[in-house]
Amino acid sequence: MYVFGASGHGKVVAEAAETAGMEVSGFIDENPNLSSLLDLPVLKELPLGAKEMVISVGKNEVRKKIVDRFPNLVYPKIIHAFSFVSKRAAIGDGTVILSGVSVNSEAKVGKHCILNTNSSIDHDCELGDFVHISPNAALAGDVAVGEGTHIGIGAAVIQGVKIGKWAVIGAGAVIIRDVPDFAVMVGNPAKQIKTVENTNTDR
Ligand SMILES: CC(=O)SCCNC(=O)CCNC(=O)[C@H](O)C(C)(C)COP(=O)(O)OP(=O)(O)OC[C@H]1O[C@@H](n2cnc3c(N)ncnc32)[C@H](O)[C@@H]1OP(=O)(O)O
Repeated sequence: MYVFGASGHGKVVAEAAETAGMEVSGFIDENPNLSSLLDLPVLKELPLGAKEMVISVGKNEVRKKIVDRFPNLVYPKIIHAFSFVSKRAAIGDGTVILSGVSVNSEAKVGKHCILNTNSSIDHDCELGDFVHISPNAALAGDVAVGEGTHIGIGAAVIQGVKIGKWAVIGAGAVIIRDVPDFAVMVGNPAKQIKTVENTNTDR
């Protein structure tokens, strides 16, 4: 399997895959100054015949574009050996679950999401595709998060809240009410400060 994106996040993803017993052949990255990362090669292009890839790019809209560029690859899910995923949770292809994460009973996580270090997704939550839950963010039970939304580091979301698509929840925000699509929210209790600039649904 190849890891697309030779970045800091790429290193964490590759090591998570290793804990799960997966073989990482190398990274794919167009950066001309990189030829290796960790002890693995960095290639400019996916080798002919390569079939499996995971995308290690933090920006949600960029992961979506990469999937559109390589629609026929197999995207395995990566689940760190030191995370807990309920056997009654559903996890989409290409999603990366890092160390210390909990995904509780009957939660549903879409495709190509990032559940970053020590984040917590409680029972019955539903996350769309391309969502990123940052380190130490916590979603209480029954929370819905729309496609492409980024929940910032250490944010907290109370039970039953619905967060729209392609929204951004700031670091440490406390979300106690529903959040519209494309909103940028900060503070405790969180307030909308602006809208994500590019509201093109292709992003
Ligand atoms: C392993 C990893 O590294 S995973 C990566 C994790 N990263 C994150 O979680 C990043 C989350 N990002 C943030 O919190 C950002 O500050 C954002 C997205 C909310 C806002 O970023 P920007 O759009 O660049 O806004 P900007 O920095 O101009 O701030 C706008 C205003 O909001 C305030 N603000 C920004 N972020 C926050 C926050 N998290 N909490 C409270 N206030 C905030 C700023 O102080 C500023 O206020 P002012 O106008 O009174 O000066």
